[in-house]
Amino acid sequence: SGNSQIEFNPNYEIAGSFADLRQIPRHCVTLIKALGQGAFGEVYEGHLSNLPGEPMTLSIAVKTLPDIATPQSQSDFEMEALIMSKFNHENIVRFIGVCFEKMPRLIVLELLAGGDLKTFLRESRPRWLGQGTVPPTPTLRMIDLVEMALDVAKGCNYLEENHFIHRDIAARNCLLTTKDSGRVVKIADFGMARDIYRADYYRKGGKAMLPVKWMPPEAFLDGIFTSKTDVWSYGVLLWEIFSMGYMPYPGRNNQEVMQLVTAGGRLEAPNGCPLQIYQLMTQCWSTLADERPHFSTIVERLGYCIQDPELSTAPLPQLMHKNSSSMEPP
Ligand SMILES: C[C@@H](Oc1cc(-c2cccc(S(C)(=O)=O)c2)cnc1N)c1cc(F)ccc1N1NC=CN1
Repeated sequence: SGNSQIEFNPNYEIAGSFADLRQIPRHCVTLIKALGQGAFGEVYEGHLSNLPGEPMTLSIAVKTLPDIATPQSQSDFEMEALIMSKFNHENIVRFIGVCFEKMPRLIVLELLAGGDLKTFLRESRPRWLGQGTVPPTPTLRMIDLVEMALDVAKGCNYLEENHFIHRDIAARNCLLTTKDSGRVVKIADFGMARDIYRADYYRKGGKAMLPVKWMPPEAFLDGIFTSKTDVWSYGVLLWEIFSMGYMPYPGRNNQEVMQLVTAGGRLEAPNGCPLQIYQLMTQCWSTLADERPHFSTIVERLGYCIQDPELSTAPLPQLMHKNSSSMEPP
């Protein structure tokens, strides 16, 4: 992973860099099916072919900007492409290029065919099948959860090394290369960082839009964001992984969570969560930002967990609910 220092200094004019973005000829892009709504417009699965010098056809994800987009949205879109184009790490989604030659404008990314991490966790919960819980598909083991957590931590460590604050680390913003074993998890959405960079998320609906359940007190109280903000969010993502995709602080709204957290309250250990993992989470949630670990430490600690035979061979805790669609516990 390139260790080139990326300077994301909001005051540093990077308009000139837009020309550096790799332009992809529109005829090389084929859209196959809609994947869902992004912040701007539809996101599609597609194919990239006949690129000069690249005989292969590549599976891609394509973010589109509707023709009717405002000039603001257009520059937001360009900024997001510029941000992603700077990264070079195996745990961050690969930026391939843009099609800005005509509308709708496109951002072309590698396709991560396993979909998002939160959905995957919820789908992977051991099922209660009456008398015996015989899983139809090979269920995950504890080591799978630790490996996914480690992938995200490596991506976050790269961002921290490059002085880039993500501001929205959460399972919904991470994608898998595949649902099968050998999966790799990547950070794949930079929309929040882009909004702040363009210093206009207040325009984007301000407080109501903030991922409060993933934010530390100094962020939602005073708007202070550092890499230690991302460490707190990562702790909540760890809780998401080891709870198999539950919504944090079940049954509480943002206001109640802010009161709970400022009063020192924290998420409880998910059912069956290994002690050393929960200890890591609680360190990420230190009230004092400086007491939260660096991502390099988190990477190291998770590396030890994978080596721990006791932990890594443990089966997943049986989350006792009759089926995956049941309401989450109160
Ligand atoms: C922009 C979009 O990027 C992607 C989505 C999927 C992807 C998303 C969902 C399902 C599938 S799949 C399993 O059908 O291949 C692939 C695969 N690769 C991508 N590069 C994305 C990035 C994220 F970090 C989170 C959610 C999404 N979106 N946007 C619209 C839907 N998801």
